[in-house]
Amino acid sequence: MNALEVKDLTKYYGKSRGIEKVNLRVQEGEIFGFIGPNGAGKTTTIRLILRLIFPNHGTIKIFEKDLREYGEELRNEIGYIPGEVNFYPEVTVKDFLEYTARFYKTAEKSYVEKLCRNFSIDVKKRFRELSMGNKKKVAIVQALMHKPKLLILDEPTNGLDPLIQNLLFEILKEERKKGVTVFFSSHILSEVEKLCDRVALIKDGKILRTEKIDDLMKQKYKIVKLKTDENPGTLKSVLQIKDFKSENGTTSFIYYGLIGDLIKKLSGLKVNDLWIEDPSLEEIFISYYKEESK
Ligand SMILES: Nc1ncnc2c1ncn2[C@@H]1O[C@H](COP(=O)(O)OP(=O)(O)OP(=O)(O)O)[C@@H](O)[C@H]1O
Repeated sequence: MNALEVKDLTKYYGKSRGIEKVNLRVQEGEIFGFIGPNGAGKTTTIRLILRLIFPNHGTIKIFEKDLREYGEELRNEIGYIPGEVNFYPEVTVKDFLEYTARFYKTAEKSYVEKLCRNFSIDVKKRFRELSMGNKKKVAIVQALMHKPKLLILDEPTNGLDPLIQNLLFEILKEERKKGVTVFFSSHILSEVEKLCDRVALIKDGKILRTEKIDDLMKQKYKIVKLKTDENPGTLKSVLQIKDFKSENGTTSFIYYGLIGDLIKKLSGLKVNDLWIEDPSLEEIFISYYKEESK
């Protein structure tokens, strides 16, 4: 079943573009990354899914139900962790969580208490007394308290120290084991790489592509570095190569093609040392963005 299906979703803020014809399909139980640079349209898409703003065009279905028609019912199925957390400074965590729990049929007091214990949250504190990371932890409890089936996170690791980040990732993995679907926006590629099954790349309000992380990482190209006393320039004419650099006996380039062909060609040279690496997810993205803006 699709946990989330977005079709031709378009949002303009007056004349300025938010997103255009965004299409997404997230399967139940997936951790799905939504990746893009600043201003790409991630938050706009998330706000539309949360019904905080409304589209000019297009549809959103959650668990196969149209959000326009079943918005109220679907609210209970969704948990949301915002990028920036702002609470009333004078309110205590306890009062806040009790208040929020009233909006959900499935938020049980004992579960909220358990979550607070897991996160070592001091519920007696007022928000003005909490650090950014601790506020974020409260936001995570708020998002999980009603045991939602779809978790939506907008740049969730903003302002979190590595310990709390890890805790959040562990929680997301636990939630996934329970069958929860996670939709997760980010521009930090390493965290997406660690966690997500698939990713969609968004830029200038449009989806560039949607890929499995494994497929992205299996991209055809390799980063090659070698040391040779001979002239490596001949490689340029026989191999599909980009960014060729050769200095002081060290040569590096990006190679597109079959690895067997590369090895055959290299065997014609007296190679003293050799490194062949997969590109990082970051390098893959940069090359996609470059390709698309040609
Ligand atoms: N309230 C608004 N009024 C006018 N334009 C807006 C508004 N909110 C967003 N935009 C515009 O919509 C586009 C998409 O912005 P959005 O915040 O969705 O991007 P984002 O991918 O979440 O970026 P970031 O990573 O910087 O948060 C941008 O061009 C932005 O300037």
